[in-house]
Amino acid sequence: MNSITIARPDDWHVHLRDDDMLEQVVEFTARQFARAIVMPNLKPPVINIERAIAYRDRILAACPEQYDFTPLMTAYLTDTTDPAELERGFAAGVLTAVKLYPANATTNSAAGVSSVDAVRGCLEVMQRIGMPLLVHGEVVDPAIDIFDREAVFLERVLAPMIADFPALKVVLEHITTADSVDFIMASTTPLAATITAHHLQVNRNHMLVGGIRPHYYCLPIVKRASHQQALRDAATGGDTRFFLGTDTAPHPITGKHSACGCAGVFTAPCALESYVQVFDEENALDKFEAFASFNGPAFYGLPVNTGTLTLTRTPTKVGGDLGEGDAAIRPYRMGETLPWSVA
Ligand SMILES: NC(=O)N[C@@H](CC(=O)O)C(=O)O
Ligand SMILES: [Zn+2]
Ligand SMILES: [Zn+2]
Repeated sequence: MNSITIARPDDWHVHLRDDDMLEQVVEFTARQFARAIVMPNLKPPVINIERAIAYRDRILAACPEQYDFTPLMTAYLTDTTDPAELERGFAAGVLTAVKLYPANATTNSAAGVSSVDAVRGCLEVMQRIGMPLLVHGEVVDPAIDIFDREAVFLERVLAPMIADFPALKVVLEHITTADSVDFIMASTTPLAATITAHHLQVNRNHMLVGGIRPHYYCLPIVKRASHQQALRDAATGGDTRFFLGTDTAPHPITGKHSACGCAGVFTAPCALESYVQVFDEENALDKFEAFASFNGPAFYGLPVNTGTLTLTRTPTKVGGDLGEGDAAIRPYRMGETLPWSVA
């Protein structure tokens, strides 16, 4: 197969940032995805309806007019979130989902949740109204090795939480381990997972052998090759509970090339090209459309997009840095030639 046409895909996990960076990055998402679940970890975070509406307006104002792009907004869960605010936002169509960051687990998560106990009232309401909970699934216990933080989260936090809220829709975001794949597949509750392109393509050897590559550094951190292969098997295996979420997360190069570098990979400029390459390598191009365009909407209870997108086996070179000076940001696989392009 030298070309594949799919229903227009969506990205179920993006960081569009704000201000100048929003202006720089939004078109890379909007030109290939019809909808995107927009993460709320701004400074200050998007914690209520008012901020979600204002942020959605800024995104739409920054988005070039030729794109038909719908940002789906999320609320940043805190220990003091009012459940009634979530219910109102969901009913009004402003809030599509709620994001749970364990406090201090990742970029801009300091205002996150201290424990599931602190947000029981919110989870009860969300379970009742069918509002999805999106989870950054890592423990923050300093005694737990960074490579084990996702697996430990499954047993310490996720398993008890879904036992208490068995009808709550939960998306375990950006999974990185065979443990998570197995957990999802064994689950009998409405639990799904997003998988990024970079976790399908990169393992910790790529990041650390022969020099440290800060543009592969993200959270949860990339794991060993056997975990990477488990993710590739999950994405291409046809189980509808796995779907596309890039976690495109731009940071200025100055923040990445630093003695204490930021976590996040800016994948939007070559996201679909990277995903389709993985499906091709796994001889699973026939499974690509469901992963990119059907499974996410089905989980969220939204319609599949109208219109199509075509990818062809035509080499394409990933462009260079965006912007200049301190504000420049570097695309994932910058300067590399990829085997597939968006037609
Ligand atoms: N994935 C990352 O490494 N970083 C994300 C936050 C997140 O999704 O955890 C960011 O906002 O930079
Ligand atoms: Zn995260
Ligand atoms: Zn993210």
